[in-house]
Amino acid sequence: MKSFDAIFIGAGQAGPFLAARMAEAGMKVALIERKFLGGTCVNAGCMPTKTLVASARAAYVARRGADYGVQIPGEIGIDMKTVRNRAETIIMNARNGLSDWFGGMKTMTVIHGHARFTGPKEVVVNGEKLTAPKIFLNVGARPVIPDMPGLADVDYLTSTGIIHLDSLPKHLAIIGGSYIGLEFAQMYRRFGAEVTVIERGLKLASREDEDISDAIADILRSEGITIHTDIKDIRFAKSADGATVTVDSETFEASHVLVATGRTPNTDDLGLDAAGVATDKRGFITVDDRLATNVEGIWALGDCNGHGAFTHTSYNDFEIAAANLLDGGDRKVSSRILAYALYIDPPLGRVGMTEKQARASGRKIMVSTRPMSRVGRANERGETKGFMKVVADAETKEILGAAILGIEGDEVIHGLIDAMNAGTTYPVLQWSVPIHPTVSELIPTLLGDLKAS
Ligand SMILES: Cc1cc2nc3c(=O)[nH]c(=O)nc-3n(C[C@H](O)[C@H](O)[C@H](O)COP(=O)(O)OP(=O)(O)OC[C@H]3O[C@@H](n4cnc5c(N)ncnc54)[C@H](O)[C@@H]3O)c2cc1C
Ligand SMILES: NC(=O)c1ccc[n+]([C@@H]2O[C@H](COP(=O)([O-])OP(=O)(O)OC[C@H]3O[C@@H](n4cnc5c(N)ncnc54)[C@H](O)[C@@H]3O)[C@@H](O)[C@H]2O)c1
Repeated sequence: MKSFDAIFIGAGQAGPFLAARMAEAGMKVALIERKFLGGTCVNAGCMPTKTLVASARAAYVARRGADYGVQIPGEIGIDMKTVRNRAETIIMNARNGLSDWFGGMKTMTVIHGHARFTGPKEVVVNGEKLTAPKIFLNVGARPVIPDMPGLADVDYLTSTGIIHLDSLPKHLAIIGGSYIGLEFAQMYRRFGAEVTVIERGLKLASREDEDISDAIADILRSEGITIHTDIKDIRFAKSADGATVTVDSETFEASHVLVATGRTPNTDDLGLDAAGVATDKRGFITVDDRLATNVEGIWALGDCNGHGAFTHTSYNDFEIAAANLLDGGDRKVSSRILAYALYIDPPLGRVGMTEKQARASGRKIMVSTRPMSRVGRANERGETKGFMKVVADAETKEILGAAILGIEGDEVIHGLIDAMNAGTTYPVLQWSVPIHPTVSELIPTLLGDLKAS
């Protein structure tokens, strides 16, 4: 049996950074990864998809060139091989960068293989037993494949496979209308495919307020994407060119089907029973506010603990664990103010509560909205879709949450993220002097328009 100071299972967006901190401090650590260093974000998530979104935006801007007085003769063509190669280059650069970094650490052993517990402090990988007083689980999640009539007979894609497509689908049917479904829907529409999104919920991006969901649907429909919501019955049958898809009473032919119906944690084949580590009924590892599991000496970080489903929440789990275990800190998951973005174009930047959540919390709230058509910078750029919204507590003047659906919304939201993390009340922010002409310059105006609601 090989002994280490710490074992890390899964090399996603949390464990490797903690492993590196420990190795730099001279501790002997094992980092076990069954697939690729960097996990989902690097190899099948954020990095390749945002690279593809950038290609899709280039196509969109090129097609709109004439609106800006830029003449591009002929039809705008898409070379899907180059599109795919850009994404794969980004993946390989990041993956190799991590490999070089870890390779240079004397006390870190990187092991490629699937790890399973055989006891509370004992792990088996590639037939070899390892032990350590501290074990960190950073095993992430994978796409859920729902049990839908005929789906198993069809060559469907998930977010992992579609990244490597090097030809254009004639008609892409997307099951699920949330982050993954919507980002790929707009991207493939811009590449030139016909796209249909099928969502069983009442609205797209159903975690958002209804006005945001409706505006997202308007943006996507304006580009020619077909959207079906509130769908009760989805069926598939294999056809000569792909699949015949039946959506309630309507039928259409899809050359490709993308399943984007959520992700499930990689905890079913980890031997958690042998270690006695508890999970909830969906398989997420149960952790306390400092990310410790019910078994002493075992922590769970990232998507597998169900407290976040983003790269920055996984990385924040690393920061929490590092602060508490290495730096004498006392940081908690419950102090985190959730923020995220949906990378359609224009993007949605979000922080804190939705209006719906703020209302449900029983507070007296104030709300302010402003269409992007009343933002000078958006008009100058010729991109006025979307709107911004902020929600505040009428009594404490705290900013409770915000949504910026509009150009640079993923960046503009950071002014509000920073203010909320600093505990700044909205009247203070109203006195900031922003730069003209930006989208952010309208934030003080937006706050000045807050009204009891
Ligand atoms: C298409 C897509 C786009 C996304 N876009 C964004 C975005 O724009 N912004 C954002 O913030 N988030 C985005 N996400 C989410 C983000 O990728 C994840 O939240 C993040 O990668 C989670 O990191 P993690 O550290 O929890 O786990 P992961 O990155 O999933 O890493 C877990 C690792 O553990 C390994 N593993 C699992 N089980 C074992 C085992 N038993 N033994 C050894 N190794 C094991 C896996 O192979 C994997 O490498 C996206 C996700 C997808 C799918
Ligand atoms: N921009 C980002 O940060 C980003 C981008 C992509 C993915 N992600 C992460 O990846 C995770 C997975 O994303 P996702 O979009 O697959 O999952 P999700 O859980 O956000 O959404 C799944 C959607 O599919 C719908 N759905 C579920 N079963 C269905 C069925 N049988 N038929 C029709 N619709 C069905 C749900 O109602 C929901 O709208 C997210 O949790 C997210 O955090 C983040």
